[in-house]
Amino acid sequence: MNDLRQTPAWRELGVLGAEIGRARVDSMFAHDPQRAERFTLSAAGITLDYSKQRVDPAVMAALGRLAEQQRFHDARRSLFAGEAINNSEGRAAWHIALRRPNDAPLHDGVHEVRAAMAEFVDDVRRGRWLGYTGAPISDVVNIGIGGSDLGPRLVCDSLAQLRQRIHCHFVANVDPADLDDILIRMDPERTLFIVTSKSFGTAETLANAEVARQWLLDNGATEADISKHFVAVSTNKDAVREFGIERMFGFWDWVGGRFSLWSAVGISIALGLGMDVFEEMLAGAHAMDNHFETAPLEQNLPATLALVGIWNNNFLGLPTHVVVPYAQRLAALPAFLQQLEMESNGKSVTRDGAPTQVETVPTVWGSVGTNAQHAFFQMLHQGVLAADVDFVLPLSAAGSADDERERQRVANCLAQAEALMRGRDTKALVAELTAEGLSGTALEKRLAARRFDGNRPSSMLLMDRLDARTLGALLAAYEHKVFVQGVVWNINSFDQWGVELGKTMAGQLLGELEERVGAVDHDGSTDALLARIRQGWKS
Ligand SMILES: O=P(O)(O)OC[C@H]1O[C@H](O)[C@H](O)[C@@H](O)[C@@H]1O
Repeated sequence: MNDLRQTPAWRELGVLGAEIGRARVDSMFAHDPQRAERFTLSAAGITLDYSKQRVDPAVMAALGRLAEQQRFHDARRSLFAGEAINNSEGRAAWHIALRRPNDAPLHDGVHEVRAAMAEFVDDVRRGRWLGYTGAPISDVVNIGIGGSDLGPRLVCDSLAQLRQRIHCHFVANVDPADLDDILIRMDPERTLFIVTSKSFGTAETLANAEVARQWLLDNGATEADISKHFVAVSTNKDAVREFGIERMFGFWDWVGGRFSLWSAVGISIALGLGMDVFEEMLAGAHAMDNHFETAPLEQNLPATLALVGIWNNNFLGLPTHVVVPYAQRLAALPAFLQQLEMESNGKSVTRDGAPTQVETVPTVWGSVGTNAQHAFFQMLHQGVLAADVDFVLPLSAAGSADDERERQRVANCLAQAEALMRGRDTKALVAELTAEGLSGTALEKRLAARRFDGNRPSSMLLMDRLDARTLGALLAAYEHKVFVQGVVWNINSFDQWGVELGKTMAGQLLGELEERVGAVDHDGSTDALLARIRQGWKS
């Protein structure tokens, strides 16, 4: 059936959504002393407390029936079996195979690449891999964008306390400022560039890599020295060779860019933090995979994250999902999840090519706590557009509990989640305003401005600690969340055709700006902008 809205499970949830829309979560807690426990799940060092969501047992059971109806179990089996679930490209999406332990049977080459990575990382970290003047490497610069950037960048930031000797830097943007600001701080004799690109055809990455190569040559290296300072991570051997890079760490077309952190794309993590840290991260992800593969739906943490998201988006009409990590080192998590969720599930046709008829991915955004409280939390508490929030709270992060700031970090996170749910008691507020001497219309006006209804849903994701294993588990949980949502919406989460058109058009416009190609028939706005830009460049 193409129209999901007409299916029994969807209709049932529609009715429940209309009913529960009027219920308050704080009174659900009052009526059910077991509520917190009932709606808390733990797996692989992650605890998900979704008891502040506007759900009850009937809703969760109906969401389970929706997943069953959409053949969740078959889809999960296909994911783990490495079947070609990316149907528009005829490929598997087999990132789970990358995090199986070394002693498990691994798919073609996974073992070999991991061993080659370990050897290379060891050489660089022990100072056996030398730059063109015989100096050991002190800095690694990953040049890549999207999936070839966001994952390793997030992990290197998150575990920065483990860094020894080698510093990792990340360049993604084609804006010269990104690479230039890093090069200015680098010593060419000691810098290793990792050009990371699944396709090895991404314009931004290749342009930055060219500039980096020229920078080395301008600073005393010869063409023969380039191989000491450049390695590549890619699936495209020929393009890497053509670019002139000898050493390449491969991966496979069955690894999607935004799911590639677990492949050699994560080599900067291993270089900066150690191969053991990289492997710990794989082990954490593998533990979450095992949980996701075997746990029944109602105890399945990633599936629950997914279904609660669907409930908020499709049945409670909350079109925006906010992620707020309460740990400075996780500041890059919202950007990582934006690609993971919105590139995967930002689709409007089903796997069979029909319009979806229902909302798919919500807008995903966020920023780090406590900073976000002083920026956009006003909207979360009192704005017209209500959002669904994931609070991500590592129990121990950078500081020790003896540090008062560390206690503030935790207290603030809990306070925001509680405030969103409870709001402000109107009677107490009236008493407060009366005590301030207000009455009549003045009191009414002030009351209206300060009113704080609450009943805004959030989930708390506790991480036992901010380490490689738990981070691996967290990211794998979000990957599986995205997968389950794609299954329910019956969309392909593993392609991204929508990004192609802009790339082609940028190629044409670049040609026009460089006066290599003739102008095509643009719209009036683009023509006028081109004229202004040309004018600006001349003056
Ligand atoms: O790794 P690359 O082939 O260079 O691709 C880098 C990124 O760009 C593409 O446009 C895709 O939208 C992303 O999914 C991908 O991660």
